[in-house]
Amino acid sequence: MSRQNLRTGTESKEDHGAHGNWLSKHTDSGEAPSLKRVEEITGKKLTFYQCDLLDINRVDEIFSKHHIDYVIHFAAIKAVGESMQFPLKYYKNNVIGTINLVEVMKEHNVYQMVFSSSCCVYGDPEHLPITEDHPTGNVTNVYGRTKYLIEEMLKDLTHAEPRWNIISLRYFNPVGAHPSGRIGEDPTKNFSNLMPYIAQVALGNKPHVEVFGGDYNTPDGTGVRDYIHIMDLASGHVAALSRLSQEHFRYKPLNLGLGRGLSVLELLAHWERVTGTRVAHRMAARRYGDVPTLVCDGSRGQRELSWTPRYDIDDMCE
Ligand SMILES: O=c1ccn([C@@H]2O[C@H](COP(=O)(O)OP(=O)(O)O[C@H]3O[C@H](CO)[C@H](O)[C@H](O)[C@H]3O)[C@@H](O)[C@H]2O)c(=O)[nH]1
Repeated sequence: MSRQNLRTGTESKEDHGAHGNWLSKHTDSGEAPSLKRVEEITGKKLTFYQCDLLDINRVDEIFSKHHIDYVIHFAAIKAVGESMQFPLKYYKNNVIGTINLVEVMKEHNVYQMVFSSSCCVYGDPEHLPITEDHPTGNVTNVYGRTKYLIEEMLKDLTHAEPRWNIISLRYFNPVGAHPSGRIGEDPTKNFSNLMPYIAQVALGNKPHVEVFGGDYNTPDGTGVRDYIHIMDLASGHVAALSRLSQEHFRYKPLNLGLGRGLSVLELLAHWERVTGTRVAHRMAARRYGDVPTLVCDGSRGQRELSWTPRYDIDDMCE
């Protein structure tokens, strides 16, 4: 396809997770070792621009210099715990960054976007599994609230200006790495998500995993999530771009998840079995802002995107 996609990103020192920042922050300078590595591994020549979305002039410069038809907007900081401590940082980066981006897109007549949303927009769900029609907005943490606010803003935008065509992908819990093992979460950075933390304990870099809450109303008392392999998440984006090129939706939210719930203790047990490493854990207090269970009904996303996830929990741990 003769189109270029803009993958946007603002770099967070705090949080480098599965759908976050695995490409280098040095991209602007042309020194992008991890970008080179992605090209080497995938055999694809990538066009990748990364900039701080709060710097609207820089965003505009990128759109002025290049022909862009579609945007995949990944740029966000995403640590639930941190967002409760530093709400302004989250509102500024995630919400204002997105406003800047869509303003520049408009200026340059680019109206097609895949947006990285989150299952956090559903809050503590009223029913399970969660369908796309489940009410949103009753969000329990600041990170999720930024995603909810952006979704509402994009919806309003598509009402006001019907030429916008946006798919909002509501990620459940993306984990794992490229099958080569050479592209994944950056272990030198701070992070707060469960899977990279488990990996650090397995490597001996951290003493134990703290299990946040053992008293939830779940089968074993620990938090239940719907984990999805990062490669499936990636192919979901390719499928979404392809759908945008075929149909005008204005605004469409879709779940990206497998529809299978796994508790923290179950994930630990899978990890130990698959990798053969023991991972010490301790029960700890609930994390502020967490909900007990998030599991999706992923059938609409799979149907509408003609997309089938291929990886299971063993692949994710491996
Ligand atoms: O050290 C830890 C870290 C996490 N958890 C528990 O593990 C589960 C998963 O927590 P994560 O931090 O890995 O991910 P979240 O559930 O907070 O995921 C949210 O943040 C993600 C961003 O990483 C995605 O946006 C996702 O859609 C959204 O639900 C939760 O029950 C959490 O309480 C622990 O017990 N100990």
